[in-house]
Amino acid sequence: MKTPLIQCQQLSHVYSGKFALNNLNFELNAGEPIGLVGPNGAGKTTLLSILSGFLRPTSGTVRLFGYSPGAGQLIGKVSALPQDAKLDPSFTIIEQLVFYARLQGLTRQQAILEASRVLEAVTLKDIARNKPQVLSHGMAKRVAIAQALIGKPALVLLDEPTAGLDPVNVRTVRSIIAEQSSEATFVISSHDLTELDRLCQQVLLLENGILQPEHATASDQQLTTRFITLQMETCPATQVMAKFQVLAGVLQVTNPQKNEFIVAYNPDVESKMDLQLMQCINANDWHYRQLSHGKTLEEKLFFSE
Ligand SMILES: Nc1ncnc2c1ncn2[C@@H]1O[C@H](COP(=O)(O)OP(=O)(O)OP(=O)(O)O)[C@@H](O)[C@H]1O
Repeated sequence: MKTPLIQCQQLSHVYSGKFALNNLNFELNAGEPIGLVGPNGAGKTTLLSILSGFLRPTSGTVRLFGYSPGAGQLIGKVSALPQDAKLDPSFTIIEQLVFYARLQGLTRQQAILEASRVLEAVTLKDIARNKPQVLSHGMAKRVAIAQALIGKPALVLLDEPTAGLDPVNVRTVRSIIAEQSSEATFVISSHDLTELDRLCQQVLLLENGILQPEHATASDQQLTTRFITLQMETCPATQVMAKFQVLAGVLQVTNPQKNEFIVAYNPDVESKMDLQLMQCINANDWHYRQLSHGKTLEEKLFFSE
């Protein structure tokens, strides 16, 4: 049987008598990036710190590739970008990356090649010989991601990799993760559900240290029902719902927020559903902004039954 990438059993962590993680049980396999979401204080950083081996759990077991976090067997296999990764101001970027590569046992020559490779991966080769002071916040984050990619780890843990970045840097970091995810499995904590929606097939939702049931993976209902989410320009919601509701194969129409509609329909009409909706929108002279298949991650996590 294949060893799971991450396995947590009855995992709890307590700070000063208060549960930060409360009896977590889950298994994750290697593959597409995995999202970790939850409100402030939900326990995301605590969980990532335990997986990284920075923090020992109060109770329960954790295994990465079958080993305890921090075990020698995991050196070079697992890497982490902490929320507040800091670079040393006295050394150039390349010197610091070479240093980290050397810590993984590479020769000086191999370490220089590896440091250049990871800087190239985050499109920052040009600043290799600069000290961290010249880096913008977004560039510093990319260097930290480069550091996490040293040695081609199979599992990369990223705590809020895009927090505080401007939209251009958010896009850049997202595309770095998407590009690198054929080489490694990423676990990404974030408050940005749109970002996780784009990157992740699987999402873990933590609330008050408790892992919530998996709304984000296919449920029985999703096997018998398909969904389309439509973002419309300003439109008469009651009329839109009434007209969508009578289209062939439509099971239910909801209007969770202004100008957003979720159409639940029978999979048998899948090939015709987009066209029917477009024709209906056109015939009524309404306008849409975006049509996407499925529900948004926000809907799946917080509003599914
Ligand atoms: N070193 C610590 N000492 C005491 N309590 C802590 C410590 N670190 C975290 N906590 C508490 O544990 C709980 C979980 O915190 P954690 O930082 O893991 O949450 P988070 O989901 O990462 O939050 P955020 O989204 O705000 O980063 C919170 O109630 C927090 O106050």
